[in-house]
Amino acid sequence: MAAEKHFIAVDCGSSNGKMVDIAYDGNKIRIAGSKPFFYEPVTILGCMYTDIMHIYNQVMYKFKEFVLENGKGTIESIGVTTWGGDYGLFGENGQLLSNMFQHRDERTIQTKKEFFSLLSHKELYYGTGSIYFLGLGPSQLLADKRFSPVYEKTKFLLGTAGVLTYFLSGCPVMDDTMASTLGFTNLETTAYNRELLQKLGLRTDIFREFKAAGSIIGDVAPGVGDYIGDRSIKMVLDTGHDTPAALPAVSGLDERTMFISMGTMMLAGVETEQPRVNDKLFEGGFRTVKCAFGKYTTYRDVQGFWIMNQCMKGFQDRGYVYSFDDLEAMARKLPAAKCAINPNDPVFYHRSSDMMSRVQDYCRETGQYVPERPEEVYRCLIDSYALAARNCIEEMEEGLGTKFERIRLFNGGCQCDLLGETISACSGLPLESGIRYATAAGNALMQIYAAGEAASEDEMKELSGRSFRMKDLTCDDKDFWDEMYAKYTDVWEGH
Ligand SMILES: C[C@H](O)[C@H](O)[C@@H](O)C(=O)CO
Repeated sequence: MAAEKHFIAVDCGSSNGKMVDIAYDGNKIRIAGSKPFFYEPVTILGCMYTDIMHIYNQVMYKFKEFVLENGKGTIESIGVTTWGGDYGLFGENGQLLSNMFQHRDERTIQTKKEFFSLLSHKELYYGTGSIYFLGLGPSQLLADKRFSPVYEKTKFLLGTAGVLTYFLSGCPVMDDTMASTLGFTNLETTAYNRELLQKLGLRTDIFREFKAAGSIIGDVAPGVGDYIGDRSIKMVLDTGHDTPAALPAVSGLDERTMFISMGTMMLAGVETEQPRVNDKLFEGGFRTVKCAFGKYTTYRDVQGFWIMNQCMKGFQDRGYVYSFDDLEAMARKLPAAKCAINPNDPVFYHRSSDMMSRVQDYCRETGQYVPERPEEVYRCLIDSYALAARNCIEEMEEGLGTKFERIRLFNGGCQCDLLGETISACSGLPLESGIRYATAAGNALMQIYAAGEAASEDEMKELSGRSFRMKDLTCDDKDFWDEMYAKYTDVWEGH
């Protein structure tokens, strides 16, 4: 057997992250190690920030541990993938000028009206593929123009993955998937949409050209190399945005297969060869962003484990000490669909000191059974995610003019079979679950591609297909869920 090569994937979601060591033996890849780390947005005097310094430190600690464990000279390269929002503003000397705002920060509420007085929602959509939300790049930049003392001093802007890539390599570069998910680029020409940014009165001189992912940009910065104990590790410009990053690890995707990437956010969508934008998809709130290798994905952002993770804190505050596995086991014994929230109701977007109460309030206000115990809240959320997934399927089918035949569930949601089973039962579609670390695997596959060891995305998908096993979680309870879907979509509409 050929000696294994190691590739380190930095995979940061918006509320927790991990460094994953992926070993490649020339035929298959395997997860050789995973080091999770925790962080959360920091709220100070009403402003919400991304704690990028803490994230960077965690990356450095874990990176060093991997070098120590594997030995100097065994790690080929490192690449960074993050959630697809937020950016850092940098000054003349290349330093970060201020704390990075988090997309859930509320300052953009104040500039929303101004935003839409300058640009219509449809212009934004057809110009960038983006659906407006308070944390979208142009929306945040407009708020920065109004309120931030560093806006005028900014020399360049990097999306979150670009910020970490820069810190690790000294190279200020952003990949095209990151620029696209931030809502700054034109889908057709894949350049910054300067005309649209100018309409919003925004600066366009702070945008450096972005590059396609999949190339080596040099070695890690000397200071990084000295700290981790290996200066020879290469830095790859990886797929910055986490959802597109995962797709080269997922085989069998086509326009009849809906993918569901479940993490902090639940993203339900399709991978396509051409950008798919039309009025129906716009009305359904489906955005289209660039993926690697000239592909696209159209999907809806649904608040996913964000709500669950916030509720977990509520359980602890109330003195319950349960793991996710405990909750899943207890929730299985409960009747399905006793109550359900709409995960994308605006009340769940912003952080709450007590998300569990927010879920209960929503149920109370909509005349539903109010979940009291943690496992009841857990069950309510799993059922809610499944109903939201079905809603995506139905509305996306209309927008794309296609019928879905199967679902592929990947990332963190694979750890919860109840979730996959409920989505399948609720949608009436077969569901395969697998690749818990799909984003990290896709990130490492891009590094393998950059190293010249995979020649195309097809080869990357084949390699991943040989390496990971899928689980069939297909469940059939269509009549019951048809009734529940009709009931809850009505309840949600009325809220
Ligand atoms: C800002 C959101 O997290 C972004 O829209 C979403 O698409 C994402 O990147 C999820 O990881």
